[in-house]
Amino acid sequence: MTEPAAAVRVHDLWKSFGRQTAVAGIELALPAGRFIGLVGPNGAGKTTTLSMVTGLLRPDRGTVQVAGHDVWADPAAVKARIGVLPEGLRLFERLSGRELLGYTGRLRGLPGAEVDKRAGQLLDVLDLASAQHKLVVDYSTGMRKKIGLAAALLHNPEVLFLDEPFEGVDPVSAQTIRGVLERFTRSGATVVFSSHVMELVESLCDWVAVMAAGQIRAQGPLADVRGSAGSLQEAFLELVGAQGRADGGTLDWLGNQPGTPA
Ligand SMILES: Nc1ncnc2c1ncn2[C@@H]1O[C@H](COP(=O)(O)OP(=O)(O)OP(=O)(O)O)[C@@H](O)[C@H]1O
Repeated sequence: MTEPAAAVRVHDLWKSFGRQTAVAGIELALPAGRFIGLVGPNGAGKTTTLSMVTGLLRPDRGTVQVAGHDVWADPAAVKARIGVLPEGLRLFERLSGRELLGYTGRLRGLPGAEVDKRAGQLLDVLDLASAQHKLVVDYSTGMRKKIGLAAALLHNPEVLFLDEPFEGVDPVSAQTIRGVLERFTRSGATVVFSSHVMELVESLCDWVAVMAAGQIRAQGPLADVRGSAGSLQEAFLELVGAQGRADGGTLDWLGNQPGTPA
């Protein structure tokens, strides 16, 4: 059987900040056409990995291929094929949502009429049509995520990378984003997103990579990574070795109010 095409291939990838090793020689092969979750505790190295994979941060060592092109040898080819919603995303805030999409689409080299059509459709689907003429600086967190997502999707990328796309997003907007992403992967495109929220990853993703302390602890189809554990959350705690700390451990002073029987 031939191997399925990989959307992302990472080989021996390293990154340190001073004496802190953020990413320690990881290997990843993320299959195309899947909804992929990159999960890990705070400081695991997820953002650093996604930044290197999307060409925003130069690795100390190692190679990354996205959609068959080397990110650092052929950055233009990769950037034409990917969409990115980075963490703490910076947008051109003095533009309205509609203007931001118009500008992004033209930067991507799309014809004006096509940009207008796609922008209108994305604004509708993401429930931003009524706010399209408002400046982005006045958008709420959830609205910023949605306009960022629209900008990342406008050129119909092959692979979409999202760093914590649901953080600070209310359940209604989360459902809207989810619907758009599911439709996108059904069409054969790949979504790679990072999250701490295991239930979300479990309900959305069919493929997962678990990261801790700069290393990949497991990767594969969701059912394989979950294994015999009851949930992805349980499998995750086992993989990152966090079970012992789950009950607060040594915080014996916490909650013991004076006069309350122990
Ligand atoms: N620019 C930087 N300078 C110094 N250290 C950094 C920098 N960026 C990341 N680090 C360190 O690298 C490690 C990995 O950080 P990273 O942000 O990649 O983790 P993460 O898995 O995305 O965490 P979180 O889920 O909390 O966002 C952390 O120890 C962090 O302090």
